[in-house]
This record gives sequence, C-alpha cells and structure tokens, in this order.
Amino acid sequence: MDANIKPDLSEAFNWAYDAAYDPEAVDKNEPSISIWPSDFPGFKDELYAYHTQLLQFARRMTRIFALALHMPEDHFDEYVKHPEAGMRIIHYPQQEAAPVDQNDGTGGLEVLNKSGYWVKAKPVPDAFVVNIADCFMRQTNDFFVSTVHRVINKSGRERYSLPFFFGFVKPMAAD
Ligand SMILES: O=C(O)CCC(=O)C(=O)O
Ligand SMILES: [Fe+2]
Repeated sequence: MDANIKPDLSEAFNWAYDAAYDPEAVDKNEPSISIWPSDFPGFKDELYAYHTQLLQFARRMTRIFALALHMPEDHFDEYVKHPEAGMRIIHYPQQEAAPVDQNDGTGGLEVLNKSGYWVKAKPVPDAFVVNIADCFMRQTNDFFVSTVHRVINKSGRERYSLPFFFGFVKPMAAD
C-alpha cells in the first residue's frame, strides 16, 4: 500500500434485499443472503422499515427515469420487481475541527465534475441525493452519467449516512 494514501476511516454495516420485507415481492419465502446480529433486538426490523420505504420510492423514481428517456412510464416495471437493493449505514469518525463559520450541516459528500473539480454536495434538509451509478449509465447508453464521489468529513464531529443502492434485477438483459 502507498504510505502516502491515508486509510479509509469509515466503518459500515451492509445488508441486501430481503423479499420478506418487500410488499411487492414475487416470492416472499425467498431466502435472504444478509447476516444479522442475533443479540440486537429491533435492529433488523427498524432498518428494513426504512429500507422498504426507500425500495418503493426507488421504484417510483424508476418510472420518472423511464419518462425522462421518452419511454412508457411502466417500461422498467419488470426490471424492478426483484431489484438489487442493498443498503449501508456508515459511521465516519471525527477527524479534524472545522472553523465555526464553515459549519454547514454535516456535509462531506463531494462529486467530481466534468472539469475535474470536486464539488461539495451541500446537504438540503429533507432531501435525498440521487447518484447515478455505472450500470445505469451503461444501461441508458450514457444518457444518465454516473458520478465519481467521495466523502471527506471535515465537520469536526462524527458523521453518519445511510446510502441505499438500487439496480435492475440481475438476469434481466438491459437494452
Ligand atoms: O456517505 C455518503 O454520503 C456517501 C456514501 C457512498 O457514496 C457509499 O457508501 O457508496
Ligand atoms: Fe457511493
């Protein structure tokens, strides 16, 4: 490892789609691949309660993406019946204190723009940041462009985030 590259200090817990928590599941009894702590009551149910909301929100977003591509609203419905829908809870430790006048919410997410500059994605209250990923960029022939992104926690305090990852059902060919 290059000694000049600082290690990633964040720590995370990841889990995957579970048909048992999907109100639109094709097969509710399909086993899940996620591993959960057995000694943490409520942890799994609470996290899936939120995951399920995001799952349904992402399905609605997929319809908006279809319309943006000038396709019928329901074009991707078959692609999201059994989606890839993982989630992560991340803790970024406190790293360094920031000057008080720069305290703009926890922030920290940055995206690389076309000119090669990192642009801060300033947090907007009650809003989600939607990042396009490489797969959707490929599936839409670069109509939607994926965003290279990173997190630098200079807030002077701990940072928590809960990204949700969503993609089409694996065996479905994209055309
Ligand atoms: O913590 C964030 O704001 C972004 C996290 C992220 O992009 C990821 O975990 O892939
Ligand atoms: Fe990411």
